Amino acid sequence: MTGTETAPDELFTYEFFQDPQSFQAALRAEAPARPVVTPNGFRVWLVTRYEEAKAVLADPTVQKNSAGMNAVSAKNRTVEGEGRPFADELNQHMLAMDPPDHTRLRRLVTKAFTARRIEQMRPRIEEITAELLAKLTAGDQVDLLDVFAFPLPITVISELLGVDDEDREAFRRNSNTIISSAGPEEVGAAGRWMVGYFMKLVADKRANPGDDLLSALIETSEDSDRFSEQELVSMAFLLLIAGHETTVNLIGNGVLALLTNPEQLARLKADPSLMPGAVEEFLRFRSPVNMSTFRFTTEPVVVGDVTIPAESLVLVGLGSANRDEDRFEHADQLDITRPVGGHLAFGHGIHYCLGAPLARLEGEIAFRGLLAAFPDLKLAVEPSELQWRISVLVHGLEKLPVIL
Ligand code: HEM
Repeated sequence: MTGTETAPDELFTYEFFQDPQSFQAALRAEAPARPVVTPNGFRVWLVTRYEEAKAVLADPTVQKNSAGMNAVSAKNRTVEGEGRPFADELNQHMLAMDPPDHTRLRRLVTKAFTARRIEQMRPRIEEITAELLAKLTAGDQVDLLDVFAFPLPITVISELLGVDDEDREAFRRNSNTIISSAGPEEVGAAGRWMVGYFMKLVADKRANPGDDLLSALIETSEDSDRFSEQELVSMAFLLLIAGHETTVNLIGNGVLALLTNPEQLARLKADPSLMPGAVEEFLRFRSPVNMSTFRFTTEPVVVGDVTIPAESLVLVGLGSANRDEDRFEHADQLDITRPVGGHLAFGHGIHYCLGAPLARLEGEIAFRGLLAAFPDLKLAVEPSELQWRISVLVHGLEKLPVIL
């Protein structure tokens, strides 16, 4: 396990994905940022320490717009060919924009995605949780991701957007492919499937509006400003991917953290009022989004004693920053009572997670429901047998076998 002496194209090995925390600790010890090569062949600067991560996320010269991103990506490609073709129709969303475009879209979506709409979801999230748990039997061995951690957030985000039940499995497959390190053909095909689906969905909602978020987004307007068709398709795509690929890992990683720290589990069971803080600690301890989405520099950026050149791709190590000992004491220990404010699991700056309140609400309801229904929950395998997904962005398990 080495840091800068690892060649840039040797960091993202199978071993890295199985234990990113240890690799990232070595990287932090050596430099606040270093070049790496992603599994699909892009040269990227990876920022690893907390203060520097936060500064880069707030730096307006470090940008995300898709035109700039395409140009800088082309310059930083290490392999021949097209790179990773991605449906342009899905790129008109705010996570691929800078101000003022980002500001405009974020303002519009915030008008529809209100705190009230989320709080109104509480009884429904409790109901979905109870329904999922009612199908399970104490003493059985199950993959908790499959029976609980995945279906809960996907049902919530699908209902929120107005996506039908029968389409959810196809969504899971295609969205998994998009964020995996699969080849360009596979990722391209999954992207095209998404575009087709969302174009039809937006057309359906336009014709028959419901009380779902997508219908609200179609209706939203401000000073005669509205979402364009492509912006709607991209926004729906962004919300669905974000709702799919993140909260599942908050639940999975959080359960694993508790089952491998029995004294913390006992404290939480004894005092459920610790739950909101525990959820924050799970987010910090095993951040579901290990690295931010890609950014690029428009000027040289000074990161501690390192300068990232202009026109470089950048990844911010959110999971790494959240284990930085300079910011969090005993960062490698799970402590559900620590004052955990300031973790970067939801990002920082203008792209701070729009869905954070929803994710927190889902997390709290899920953990509370699960621990109440199955107080003897335990791992069915040794922790060392668990496999982590091969994904640069997301840190989540392939399966979580437990005995209920
Ligand atoms: C535990 C669950 C979640 C985690 C850890 C998470 C994490 C993040 C992170 C780290 C970012 C910033 C990425 C970057 O700057 O590169 C982000 C942005 C975003 N997230 Fe989440 N997220 C979660 C759940 C959700 C949910 C449930 C939704 C939607 C319902 C959502 C919607 C979004 C959106 C729309 C953005 C882009 C915001 C912008 O560009 O202004 N997220 N999320």
